[in-house]
Formats: sequence, C-alpha cells, structure tokens
Amino acid sequence: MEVFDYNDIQLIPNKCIVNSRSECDTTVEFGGRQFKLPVVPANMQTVINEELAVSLAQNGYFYVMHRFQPEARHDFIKRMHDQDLFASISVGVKPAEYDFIASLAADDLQPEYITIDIAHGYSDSVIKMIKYIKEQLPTAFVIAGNVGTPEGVRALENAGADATKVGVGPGKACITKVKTGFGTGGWQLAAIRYCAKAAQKPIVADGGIRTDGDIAKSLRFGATMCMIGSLFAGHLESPGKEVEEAGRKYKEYFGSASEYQKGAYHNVEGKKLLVPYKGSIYDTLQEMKEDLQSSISYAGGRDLKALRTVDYVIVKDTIYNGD
Ligand SMILES: NC(=O)C1=CN([C@@H]2O[C@H](COP(=O)(O)OP(=O)(O)OC[C@H]3O[C@@H](n4cnc5c(N)ncnc54)[C@H](OP(=O)(O)O)[C@@H]3O)[C@@H](O)[C@H]2O)C=CC1
Ligand SMILES: Nc1nc2c(ncn2[C@@H]2O[C@H](COP(=O)(O)O)[C@@H](O)[C@H]2O)c(=O)[nH]1
Repeated sequence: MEVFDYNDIQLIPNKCIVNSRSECDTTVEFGGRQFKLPVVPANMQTVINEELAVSLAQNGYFYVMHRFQPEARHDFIKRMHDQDLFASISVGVKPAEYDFIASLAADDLQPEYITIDIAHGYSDSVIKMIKYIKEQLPTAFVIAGNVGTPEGVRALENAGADATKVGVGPGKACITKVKTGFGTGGWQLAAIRYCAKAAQKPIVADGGIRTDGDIAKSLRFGATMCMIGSLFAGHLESPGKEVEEAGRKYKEYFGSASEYQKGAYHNVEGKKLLVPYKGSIYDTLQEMKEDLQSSISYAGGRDLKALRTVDYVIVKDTIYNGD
C-alpha cells in the first residue's frame, strides 16, 4: 500500500473543456438528496448548533447535528420537519441511545439521516446499533464510524450502514495518535483510498482537511462527502466561544473527546485550540465552491465525477515550497 497524506499529493491537470469555471457543477447526491457541495461541518459542539443546522439545510447544504445535548434531539427532529427540512442527527452506542431510538420509533419520528459517532467504529457496539436503527427506523440513512481500514468499512456496510465515515486520529483537535499510537493521522488520504477500494457505499472522509484543495483530493481518492471541523470552526455562525488575544479575534475549537466536552479529564483524546475568526460561513462555502469548480476544470470535466479519475503524483510534502 502506498502511504501518503494530503500534502504529499498533486493532481495532474487535464485538457479543459469549459469556457468558465462557473460551468462546473459541484453538487452531490448523498442519501437521496442533492447538496450544493460535498462538504459537511463536523458534528462537534464548537462547529454546529441548531441555528446553523437550520440555516445550512435551508440553503441546500448537508449538516449533521452533534449528539452532546441528547435530550434536545427529539424536538430538534420535530422542529426540522415542521419547517419541511431534513433532520440529520448523531447518536452514540450507550444503553440510553437504544431508548432514544425506540422513543423515535414509538412516535413515528424518523430522522432522514443518523450518524453513529464514536471513536473506534469498527466494533460490535456500532454493528449492533446499526442493526437496531435499521430495524426501528428503516427509512433513516445511516452513516457509521469512524473506521480506518477496509475491514472496518465492510463490517459496517454488512451490518446495514448506508455510508461509512473514515478517519481515526487525523483531526486538528485530535490527540488520539499521540495518546494511543493508533490511527490514520499522517496517512489519512491513503486510508481513504484504501477504504474506498473496499466500499460498496459512499465514504465520508473525516478529519485532516486543511485547504480547499484537500476536498478535491479526498474525492479523487474515493470520498463522496468530506466532514470538516477546524476549517469551519472560526465563523460568525460557529458556536465556539469568541476570544480576543493580542488584538485578534479567534473562536474556540475543542475535540469531542476533550476535557472541555467531557467536563472531566478521563479518557481524553482531544484538545482545545483557537482558530482565527473568519466572518460568515457562507463566504467560506462560496470560496470552497469556486475552488472546487476550478478543481473540476483542471480535471478536464464539468462535474465532480471528473475528479475521480485524474492522475496524480506523490510529491512528499514539497507542495508548499515557494509558498
Ligand atoms: N475520529 C476520531 O479520530 C475520534 C473521534 N472522537 C470523537 O469523540 C467523541 C467521543 O467518542 P467516544 O469516546 O467513542 O464516545 P463515547 O464517549 O460515547 O463512547 C462510546 C462507547 O464506546 C466505548 N469506547 C470508546 N472508545 C473505545 C475504545 N477505544 N475501545 C472500546 N470501547 C471504546 C465507551 O466506553 P469507555 O469510555 O468506557 O471506554 C462507550 O461505551 C465522539 O464524538 C467521537 O467522534 C474521539 C476520538 C477519536
Ligand atoms: N481524536 C479525536 N478526534 C476528534 C475529536 N473531536 C473530533 N474529532 C474528529 O476530528 C474531525 C474534524 O477534524 P478537522 O481536522 O477537520 O478539524 C471530526 O469530524 C472528528 O472525526 C477528539 O476529541 N479526538
């Protein structure tokens, strides 16, 4: 297996077939709906809240609400459906989550998307939860993870997952790699490729995306959707606390397995950092769209499919030379 990460890869341009980048279509189908971009803000407490979820859904973007206010999820689904918007929630695998799923089934309240969000997703606990959700809420599109190997992808797909989320340890707020020695940190892009080759269903690339070009690279190596935390955490709409240091504005971004999320220093695999304040998330989404349109034009196509087959070279972390 070739080992590389985002910085190690350059995609090779093909002959352009459009007269303007604006002709390039960045929309993606995911779970039966069409979205403007193949990106989704991470389901983390400093990245997404209910207000942003509503706004993203209204504006044609995919979202996944986090699971850290478990008691709010029932009414959240209702409120989304009252506004004719899709509901996309997260769950864990602890016993109370089974009661929650059963309560949704009893009330015939089926969210359109459910993400099972745990650190080590290649596990019996996730397999059991996928099966339970599919039994109780059969219309929900289930995204399960996180995994880092083809075996993990196959196990979750075979259990009934509709998509799998790939990425163990590549996140910016992650310390799993240093605390445990495990994960896909440092070779996340190769892991996406390795997993996508085995996948029969969509892959969500999760963690490690630092530039808009990394989105194109994720799609090249087999992802359908990219989950992004730190790049989305510094906005006006981001729920993280605003902080000012040396006259500059920042927003707090902390890991879901950090002491700031857990309220205690116990099995901590995440940290807190400050990300520069960036204004509205919609300006960032517009820039991502323009950059991805440009990527498609360099790929020699008109839509995201063109990215799947472009050639690439491994440049081993030299792409920033001269920048
Ligand atoms: N993508 C990534 O690389 C990572 C993401 N995270 C994020 O942090 C949040 C918390 O994750 P997580 O701790 O899994 O969720 P939970 O705290 O909800 O734990 C889920 C269940 O899995 C158990 N568990 C957790 N880690 C392991 C493990 N390595 N081996 C066996 N059992 C385990 C927990 O028990 P117990 O705690 O008693 O072991 C608990 O029963 C999630 O949002 C997750 O996405 C965290 C780390 C890595
Ligand atoms: N190891 C940990 N990973 C975490 C934690 N909280 C979230 N995450 C993962 O990071 C991505 C976002 O990555 P980024 O590089 O875009 O910032 C997120 O979707 C989770 O999968 C954590 O505490 N520890």
